[in-house]
Amino acid sequence: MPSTKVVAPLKDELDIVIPTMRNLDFLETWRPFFGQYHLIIVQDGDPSKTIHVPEGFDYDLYNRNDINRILGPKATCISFMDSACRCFGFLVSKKNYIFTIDDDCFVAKDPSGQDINALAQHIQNLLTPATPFFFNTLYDPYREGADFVRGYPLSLREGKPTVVSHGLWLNNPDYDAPTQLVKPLERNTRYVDAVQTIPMGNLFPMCGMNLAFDRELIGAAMYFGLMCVGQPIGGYGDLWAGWCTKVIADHFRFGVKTGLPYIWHRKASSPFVNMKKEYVGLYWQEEVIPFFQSVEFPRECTTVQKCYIELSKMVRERLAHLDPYFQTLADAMVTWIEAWDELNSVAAAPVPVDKKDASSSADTMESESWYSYYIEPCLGRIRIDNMSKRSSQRFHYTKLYQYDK
Ligand SMILES: O=c1ccn([C@@H]2O[C@H](COP(=O)(O)OP(=O)(O)O[C@H]3O[C@@H](CO)[C@H](O)[C@H]3O)[C@@H](O)[C@H]2O)c(=O)[nH]1
Ligand SMILES: [Mn+2]
Repeated sequence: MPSTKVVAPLKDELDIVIPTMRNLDFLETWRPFFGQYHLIIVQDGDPSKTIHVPEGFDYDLYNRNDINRILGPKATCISFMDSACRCFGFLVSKKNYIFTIDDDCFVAKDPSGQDINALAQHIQNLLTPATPFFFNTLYDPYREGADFVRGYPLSLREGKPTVVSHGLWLNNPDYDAPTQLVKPLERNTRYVDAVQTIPMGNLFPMCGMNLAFDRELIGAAMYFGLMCVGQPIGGYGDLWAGWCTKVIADHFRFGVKTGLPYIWHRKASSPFVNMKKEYVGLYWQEEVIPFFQSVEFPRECTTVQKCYIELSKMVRERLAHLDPYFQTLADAMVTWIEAWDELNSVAAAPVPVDKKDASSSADTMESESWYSYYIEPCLGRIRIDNMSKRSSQRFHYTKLYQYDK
């Protein structure tokens, strides 16, 4: 484990959200990387149980009593007895970025034997643009030592804001229950050294165990649905959130990336229990995926919240024939947005001082380094002078070419 304290980019702009029913001793392995960040622990199950958190971490812990107290009647939209409860942490955070990780995920090593700082890689993924419109065959063009390949349109090299960074897993891959049952000994040993943008118009199976996102740009869509207790389905919260998030990200021309970083997943759950939770999803999704593939939002949907409400109407109209559950889910989607807006309205959120600092630094940045933000993007090279300037940087790209998408 690295002995020296690691630099902590965005440490005042990012929360780490952990859903748990277990003691959090796994944090010891992450201490060098997580030690300077604020944790939001969402305790599922019996609220009277005490969750042990190792000394020295800065955290807030919310159990079911807290969820009920804070949300009141809206608490019905937060799942019970499923990792989907983690989205409560997204709701109460006041930060621009979220990293969420499961408590059976540990620090992995890269092929050179180095410990992987998964959080730093996610931050890098989020702070550099994505390329949803045109696939770069040399993978992430903004990575040191890579670039856009010949034939890649200059006018597209500025890229788009990245809103989701989806990390992967060594050891236990995120297989569904049937696959786990027929391949109980299979382990993922393949480390693929790549980050890719998931092309616009493509869905993907988002796994919540090693995931980061831009809460400011897409957080309102990161609802993990209604799972488990009282519901006919479980273990699909992250997949549902990923489908909703991707169609909304496409609508706003935001990018979603997958690949690095890897974590080491030491799966703690039982495939038999998961089978009972997941099985109905295995056949529902044969209709749910075509539904999402057909989703289009009207131009009036100018915010994530408006898109999400529109999506809830489509769910109610076009999926309820599958099962009445989708009516309940559509209602819960509306409740989620109501809760999101209530907890995240400007009145609710104190204006963070650093936002003012960021804008002032944006002014100086604009005068000092217009070249690196107006010319270099078109040359396919983005310099991130200071990661914490990203939020102001995002609004300072200027297109040298007008490219109608
Ligand atoms: O009722 C529950 C069960 C678990 N948790 C916490 O949620 C995460 C994930 O739990 P676990 O690692 O046991 O689940 P897996 O089968 O390995 O993975 C599933 O979880 C999702 C990925 O995050 C996805 O549905 C599956 O891949 C842990 O932190 C548990 O402590 C919970 O809060 N409540
Ligand atoms: Mn797990």
